[in-house]
Amino acid sequence: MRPVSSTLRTKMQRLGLRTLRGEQAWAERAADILPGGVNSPVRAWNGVGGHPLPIASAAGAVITDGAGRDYLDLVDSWGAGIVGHAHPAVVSAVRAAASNGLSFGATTEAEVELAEEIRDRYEPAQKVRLVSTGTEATMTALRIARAATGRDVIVKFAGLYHGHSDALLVAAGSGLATSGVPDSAGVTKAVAADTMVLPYGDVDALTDAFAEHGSRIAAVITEAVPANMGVIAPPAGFHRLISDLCRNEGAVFIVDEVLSGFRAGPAGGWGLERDADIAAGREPWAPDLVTFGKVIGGGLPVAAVAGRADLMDLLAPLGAVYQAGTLSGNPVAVAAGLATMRLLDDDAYAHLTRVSTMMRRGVSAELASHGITHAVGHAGTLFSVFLGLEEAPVTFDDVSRQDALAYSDMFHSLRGSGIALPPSAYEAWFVSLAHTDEHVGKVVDAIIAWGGREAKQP
Ligand SMILES: Cc1ncc(COP(=O)(O)O)c(C=O)c1O
Ligand SMILES: N[C@H](C=O)CCC(=O)O
Repeated sequence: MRPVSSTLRTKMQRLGLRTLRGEQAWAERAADILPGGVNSPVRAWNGVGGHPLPIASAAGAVITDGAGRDYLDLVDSWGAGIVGHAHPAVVSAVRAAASNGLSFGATTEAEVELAEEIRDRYEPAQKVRLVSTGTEATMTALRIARAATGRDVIVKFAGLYHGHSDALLVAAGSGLATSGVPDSAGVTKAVAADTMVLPYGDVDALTDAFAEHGSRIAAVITEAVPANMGVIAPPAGFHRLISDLCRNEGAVFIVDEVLSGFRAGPAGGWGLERDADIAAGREPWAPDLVTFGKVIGGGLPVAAVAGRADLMDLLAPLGAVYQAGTLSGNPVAVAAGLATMRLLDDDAYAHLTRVSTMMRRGVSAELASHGITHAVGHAGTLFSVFLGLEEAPVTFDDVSRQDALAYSDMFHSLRGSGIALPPSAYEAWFVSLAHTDEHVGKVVDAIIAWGGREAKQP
């Protein structure tokens, strides 16, 4: 297959600079008050060029910008919008909860119900602490692991993202990978020194790290399905190896399911492997601690750290690990999460599986028919497209060889066709219960339009 042409690159650079007047005016107003014009970096479109208009509303699979233009949404609030935007059952649950009071700073029955719902679907979540963001969840998981082991070192994998706490902003994915600056400024050398970074999927590097430093390692943290450098299928046996090494050396295995939890499949990325293990007659491995976010809040700020009861009981007020939050378990947010989870039955996962499979296969077939070199990374219902790669990547170095400029061109072309792709080649594409076969057809047609146009270039 041919790589994307240099003519296309030039065209892309032009496109990156091209901004409509209304968009420019909006970008200037926003940037005057919000750093970079945004409240989270990937929203700034630095990975694809140009400036987005603010979003005015969203319903089902469609998101509408301030100029009234509709886009088929493949971002879905970065995975949180799994049932589709403004689902009537979720909106009505939120209305009902809000009319009973917005926040009490005290425990509610719904918080307990949401925690039970999580445990019922994900057995290793024996106990659950609700927080407001994935960042808090992973940060708390590290604190529990360090308290439990009396050790300092955390192992993470290059290109994986676990939120923006200091210890985890080292060799990170998502917006940091997009910007090409994977280590954040402002993290002290001392904190960074306690984070050991290894290449994802590298069995030798992991085994050597434990052989050399095992007695200093408090925890290994990984995404159940890496999805913040594009979607990476975990290599067979890699998680079991981490689990075995952690158990043998007395370290804690933290599985981050903030993005993949109840999204990659009914029991997240872990559930996919559990099912495969059971089918193969193997005893499934289990995380010691697990973090959730996104789906469990249904679009409002709810996240969780969960796991083995003995570890979770180290949290205050039972134990000496302090963690707290004024708005933790907020009743309105919890209502959105509960209503969302209750929509996620077997039929829902069958739908998500069918639509996501049709979409990744349809897009790949069209790219192939235009002779465009690409690979598709996927695990369960999660997927993303890597342009310029011959095979699905595993490490951050593999991913870095993708053609991000070609992605930008595809992004803008599809935008012109009324489709909102993630504004970075390093993010997953998300579908929801509101996405239909017709929507898949629309995306495939848009790829045809883009690939066709590109193919006509000299
Ligand atoms: C795997 C993973 N962990 C943690 C986070 C952090 O979550 P939040 O943005 O809610 O802080 C994210 C996404 O942002 C994520 O994808
Ligand atoms: N990749 C991130 C989360 O999964 C994107 C969300 C954000 O950082 O704004």
